[in-house]
Amino acid sequence: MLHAHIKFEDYINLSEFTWDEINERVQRGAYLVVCDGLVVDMRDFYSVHPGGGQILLNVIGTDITNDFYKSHSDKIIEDIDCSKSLLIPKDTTSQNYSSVLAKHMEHLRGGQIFQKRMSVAKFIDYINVRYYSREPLAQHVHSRFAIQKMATMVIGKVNEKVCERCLVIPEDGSACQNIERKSVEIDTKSIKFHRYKLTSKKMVNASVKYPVMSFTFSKIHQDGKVYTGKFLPGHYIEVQSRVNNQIVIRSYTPLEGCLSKSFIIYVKIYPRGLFSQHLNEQLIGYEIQARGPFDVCNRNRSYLASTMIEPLSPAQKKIICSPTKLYTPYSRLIGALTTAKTSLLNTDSPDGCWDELYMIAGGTGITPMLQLIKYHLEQSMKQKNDNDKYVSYKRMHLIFGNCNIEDVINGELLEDIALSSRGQLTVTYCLSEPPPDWGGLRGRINKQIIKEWMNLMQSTLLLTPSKSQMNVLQSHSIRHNINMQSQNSSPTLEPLLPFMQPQSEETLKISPNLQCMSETKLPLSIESKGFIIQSEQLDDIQKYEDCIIDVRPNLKPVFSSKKSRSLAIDTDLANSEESYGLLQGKIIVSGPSDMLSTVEQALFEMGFKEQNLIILH
Ligand SMILES: Cc1cc2nc3c(=O)[nH]c(=O)nc-3n(C[C@H](O)[C@H](O)[C@H](O)COP(=O)(O)OP(=O)(O)OC[C@H]3O[C@@H](n4cnc5c(N)ncnc54)[C@H](O)[C@@H]3O)c2cc1C
Ligand code: HEM
Repeated sequence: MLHAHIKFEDYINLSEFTWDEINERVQRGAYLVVCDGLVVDMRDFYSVHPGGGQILLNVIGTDITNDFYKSHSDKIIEDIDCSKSLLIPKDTTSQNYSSVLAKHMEHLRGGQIFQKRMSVAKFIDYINVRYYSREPLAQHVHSRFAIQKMATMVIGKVNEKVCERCLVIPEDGSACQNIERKSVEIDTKSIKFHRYKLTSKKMVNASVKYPVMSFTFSKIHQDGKVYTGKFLPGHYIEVQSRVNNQIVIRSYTPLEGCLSKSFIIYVKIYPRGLFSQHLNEQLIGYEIQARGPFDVCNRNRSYLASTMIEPLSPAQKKIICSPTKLYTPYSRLIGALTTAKTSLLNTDSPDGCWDELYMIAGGTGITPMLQLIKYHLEQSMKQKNDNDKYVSYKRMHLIFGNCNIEDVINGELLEDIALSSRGQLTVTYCLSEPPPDWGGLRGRINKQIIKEWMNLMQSTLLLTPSKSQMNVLQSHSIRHNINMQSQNSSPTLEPLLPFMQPQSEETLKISPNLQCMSETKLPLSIESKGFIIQSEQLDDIQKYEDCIIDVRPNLKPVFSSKKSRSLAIDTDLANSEESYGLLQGKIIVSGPSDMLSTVEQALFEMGFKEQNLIILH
């Protein structure tokens, strides 16, 4: 429509803007919007806009076509199904906690403290949540005069598809002079910021000094029924807002929902944090902009673009980022092109799950772990529904470090999830300033604590096998049931005993044709690079080096004997031709930078290799 008011000659001569350029200019203080594919500079107009100045400040950097022509429903729908969302506490919170948190529940409940301390602003916020959060937007079908006014402010046209120049290694993998330049078309959907309104917020820990708030944002102009931008473990989004008259962007880990409807983020409110303080002060209905999702590991890798040139197999062409170009949002998208899965998922498994996942988290570093926990449990449920059988070989162990008990984010919910996970998830809490009657781990997470925790887990560490072994991983046929069940435990899972109280009995259940070693009482051994090593003889380094459990019939399966452990293999699957597989594990670490460096060093000293770990710096 707007195009009709611009002369054809003007239109072809207009300079082209990529969304990246628009974003960059906006961050440097420009007042650009896009309407009907044209870039409009509102700097001199926003203060005289008949509909108000603030309304235009809110939309800077976005596509205003829907706002300008009022071409969408004006209701904002908070579209998160609480009954299906794993990370939203249900009313039926179980009180039968058996872990160390059980007697500290009153210290975990942030909501109550929040209510007691309700100020006037908070009270208004509460009223807003209840009654006004779905108010229609201030929208207006603009007149012909307004369209003409807009036409006078056009400074260019937008290029929706961007051609990013990349290096492509030739098929023969030959030397660098043969490297050709090629353009790759990238859909800019994730690059564009979209408008969202704050539709609810609540506290998810009980700390007065460092509260952590859960914010739900709902998209303005939700289109159709299609859910796009579904979040996977390792996804993060960028949230943009005007703070002190300046555009500020921060990254957050989305936990529920999707970018095309509503999403939830947890934000730790730092006493001097520019963005977190600003968000915390806003009332329901406050508008922000967000874009993504991006992969957390590509974020780091893109800085190393120049080291990514490596020879390729003739069958493959590999796209790599231009070494001269450093970090841009496009390089994150290029990373995402190769696979639909993210870097935190197991790309060698059809469902993306790890068989054994060790998660070391501190503070808000819990957020990517919550993504992983949710994903793995949902996949198990899906497989259960598909097969009408509970498939549960995936184990997750979380150690969650905090200063005080009040800092623990979502403690009650984590307890609920662990309890209902049928043994798939164990959570160990570690406090550096614990209450006097604290029964969990104490101190800041370090080598000693990690060792103690891993010992508590009582399971053999399953670390990523070498690439040559990966080809057999497609047939995950074993059900791996390492836990603290008693001798009578059956292969169908039952709720576990509290994992902090390990049993001392050993159980080994294995299908008949795989019983080659099960009757001989062997001490725990770990098969490492083709050798069987007795666990007692292992020093730290050997113990964790490239360990795999291999249960192929022609190889010796490996078991535990010292403490309770059961390795249960599904008989049906085990009898089939394809009845072998390697269990894959990963250690993922996320938290404050001082914790990351301590843990990284500790894990290397313990003998873990780089390929065993993902450290989320
Ligand atoms: C990929 C990614 C995902 C993230 N996900 C989340 C998330 O889900 N939830 C979340 O709360 N944050 C998350 N963050 C961090 C977030 O982007 C901001 O850095 C954080 O909210 C602080 O921003 P701010 O403007 O409030 O503080 P700033 O104004 O940037 O910092 C002001 C002061 O706050 C303190 N501070 C800020 N950040 C930290 C920190 N990390 N550790 C210790 N002190 C700090 C320091 O004292 C600092 O001097 C993520 C970051 C990345 C890169
Ligand atoms: C640069 C782009 C824009 C221009 C040139 C513009 C111009 C105008 C003009 C001239 C009017 C007076 C009524 C009319 O002639 O239609 C108006 C009213 C209004 N505009 Fe805009 N507008 C712009 C963008 C927006 C956007 C993005 C929004 C919403 C997000 C918006 C919301 C409104 C509202 C709500 C009114 C009605 C005010 C009232 O009736 O009291 N405008 N605008």
